[in-house]
Amino acid sequence: MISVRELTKVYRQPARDVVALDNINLDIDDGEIHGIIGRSGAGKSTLVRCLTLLDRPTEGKVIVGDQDLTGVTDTELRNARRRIGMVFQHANLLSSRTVADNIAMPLEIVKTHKAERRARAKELIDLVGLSGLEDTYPAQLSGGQRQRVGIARALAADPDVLLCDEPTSALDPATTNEILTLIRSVSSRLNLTVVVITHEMSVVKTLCDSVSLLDDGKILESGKLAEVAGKVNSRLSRALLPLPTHELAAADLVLEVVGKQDAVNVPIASHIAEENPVTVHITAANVETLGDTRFAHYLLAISSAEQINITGIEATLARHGYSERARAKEGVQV
Ligand SMILES: Nc1ncnc2c1ncn2[C@@H]1O[C@H](COP(=O)(O)OP(=O)(O)OP(=O)(O)O)[C@@H](O)[C@H]1O
Repeated sequence: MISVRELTKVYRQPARDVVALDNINLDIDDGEIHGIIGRSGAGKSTLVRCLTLLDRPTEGKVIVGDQDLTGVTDTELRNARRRIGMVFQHANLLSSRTVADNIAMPLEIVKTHKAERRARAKELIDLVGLSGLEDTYPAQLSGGQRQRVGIARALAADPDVLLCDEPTSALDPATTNEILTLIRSVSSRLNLTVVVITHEMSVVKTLCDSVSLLDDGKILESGKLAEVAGKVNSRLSRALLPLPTHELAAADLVLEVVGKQDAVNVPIASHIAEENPVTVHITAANVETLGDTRFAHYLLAISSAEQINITGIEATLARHGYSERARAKEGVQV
């Protein structure tokens, strides 16, 4: 549905050029929810602007459906943009208009008949869970309700793509979950392709099928959630499966290991101790499901009266479906 090819954006400054996006390649399938995560200054806002051609890329292509947005006329671009609904951090509603009129605004711009606008707004109000609030004004709504109106407005022109720029950054955790659940449900009901820009990994975990890590204008890692989480030593995997804060382990060897699916049910610490002359303590653990895949991430403190045979321990890990993520000596934080 969305293909980004060798997208580069350079801002020419008097003192120096700023390369905000550097050769970005991205493929997002129909109906997929893709998260783009990155810290401040990574290039997220620039990418949003370039995806909608609000900012012209310096180089590269943005293909939505079968249309290359970088190669169309202004009129074609205006039409193409209607197929992309936008949701922002703040819903930015017009305070003088009711919920129904805010939602219908994109239809007003394309001169849809009033009765049709009203009917479409009503349909969307029900879809986003605001039934009965059509004649309410934004000031009477909570932040979460306002964002629901923002989502309904983004859906008014029946887009194929929903582009969400930090959609929950201004909301509390409970409301965040409600809004993410809503985005997920409208995506599956309407077969919408969704791109979510965020700096919060919890948003990616709750909402996304796949994720890209944007850093310094480059996509460093990208893939389905379960795939990237399973890659040992990848930055996304570390962020997706974080260990809780832990004390430094007083041990001869500290191992960080990751297992998935059936391996999660394996008592790996016991197996290491049974199959090797060592004692094993689990110092920190995180077991969770990403996509449809269960993961176990453990920090193991291993001690022995003898010289530790790491090859033997690695063989035990491999036999039971675990990969070693990192190894540290006593007193080293991993
Ligand atoms: N109009 C502009 N002119 C010059 N430089 C810009 C412009 N817009 C963005 N930049 C630069 O491009 C880089 C990426 O900025 P961008 O705003 O896309 O990052 P971001 O990931 O969205 O950050 P944040 O999360 O803080 O909004 C930064 O170095 C920024 O200073």
